[in-house]
Amino acid sequence: MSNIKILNDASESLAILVDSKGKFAYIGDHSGAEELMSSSGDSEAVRILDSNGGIAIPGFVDGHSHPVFAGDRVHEFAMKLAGATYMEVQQAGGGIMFTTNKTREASEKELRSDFEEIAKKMLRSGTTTLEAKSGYGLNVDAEMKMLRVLATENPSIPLEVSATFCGAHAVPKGSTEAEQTRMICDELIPQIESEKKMGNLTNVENIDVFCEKDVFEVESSQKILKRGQEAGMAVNFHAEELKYIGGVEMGARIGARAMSHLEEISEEGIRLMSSSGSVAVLLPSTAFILRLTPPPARKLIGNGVIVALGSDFNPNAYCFAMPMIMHFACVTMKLSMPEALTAATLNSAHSIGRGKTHGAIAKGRNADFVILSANSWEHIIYRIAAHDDVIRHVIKNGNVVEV
Ligand SMILES: N=CN[C@@H](CCC(=O)O)C(=O)O
Ligand SMILES: [Zn+2]
Repeated sequence: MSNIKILNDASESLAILVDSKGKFAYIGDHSGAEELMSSSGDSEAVRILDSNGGIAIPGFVDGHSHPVFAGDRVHEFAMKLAGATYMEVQQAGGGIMFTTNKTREASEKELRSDFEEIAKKMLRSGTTTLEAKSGYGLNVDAEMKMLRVLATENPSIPLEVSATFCGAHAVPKGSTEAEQTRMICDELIPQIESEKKMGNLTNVENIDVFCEKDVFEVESSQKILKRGQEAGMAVNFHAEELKYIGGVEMGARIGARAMSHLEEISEEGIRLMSSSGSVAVLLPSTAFILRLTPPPARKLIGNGVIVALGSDFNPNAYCFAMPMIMHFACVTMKLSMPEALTAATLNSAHSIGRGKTHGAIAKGRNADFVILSANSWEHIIYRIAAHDDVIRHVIKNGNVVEV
């Protein structure tokens, strides 16, 4: 993670060519680029972007977000500042249930238009690929509505979304953990399966559960995750955030692709994540806002666990900017800047099954990159909340994003 390859240490600047499929075709000196362009015989119009001495880094891959919701929870922020814990707010009817009620009331059109606004802001802050969860519907109609919003292909907002079904985000009022588990396994997942058979919701790639004491315990979490696996989804879930309950041990056993949070992970959990290759998606803004002891990032890295980063953008932790997330990760979790960049690009790409195609500037990969205007790439992390000044261009699939 610390071994970032700088492609041109020499004084000569670099040329990057992208092919018509939006993949990196060439990265090297200018004469080689010119030769390739004149010999390729490609009659398509060529657009040349002069980065004016800028620095290219891979586009950020946000490994964990909840970007579709209605309303806000600014009043709860005040309660938390006054000392209430996340679970106290939730148990008083706030938290996820508050947002669920608002999201159920909102129309699909309203949710879509809000999501598009957020997606534009994410792109402007350098995120080119996003893991994004449902989970503020918690019944069949509202969960399907959220998934349809996440499935929208909108060429004017070229943010690539790997959607995650998170119907087990909370147990709604009037229902029990067992009833919600049954509804998810017997009604919701079959509905997703049948939509997929019809060619819809094709980007619903992952299954998630808020595996937490007094939310979904390990046994029901496992049931839901395994049912999701049967439906072809990769396991990517919330584990050991507030209390240790053995979620990681279960996740490693069933072959989870990724687990998030991990503030309370056990020594055995670290060992199992390392041997199973499951990605640890760390969420520094959440630990910061909830004043939790951050997860043991150094121990995870030291034990060979693949560490990724996510914004966890949601109404509890309202931050979608990956530069800010990397800054938090460096300061509160003791990552170095190269480690934070790797975690926010290549490793988070791996956490959503895109580790071979996204997350790095390399021939054949998706040409998703960000051009910075600074005298070294580290400025994107160093300057707090100033990424707007540092980011000059965002490029997704080879196209300069204009949003
Ligand atoms: N912990 C569970 N889910 C979210 C919070 C969602 C919410 O509070 O609305 C998280 O990852 O932090
Ligand atoms: Zn989350």
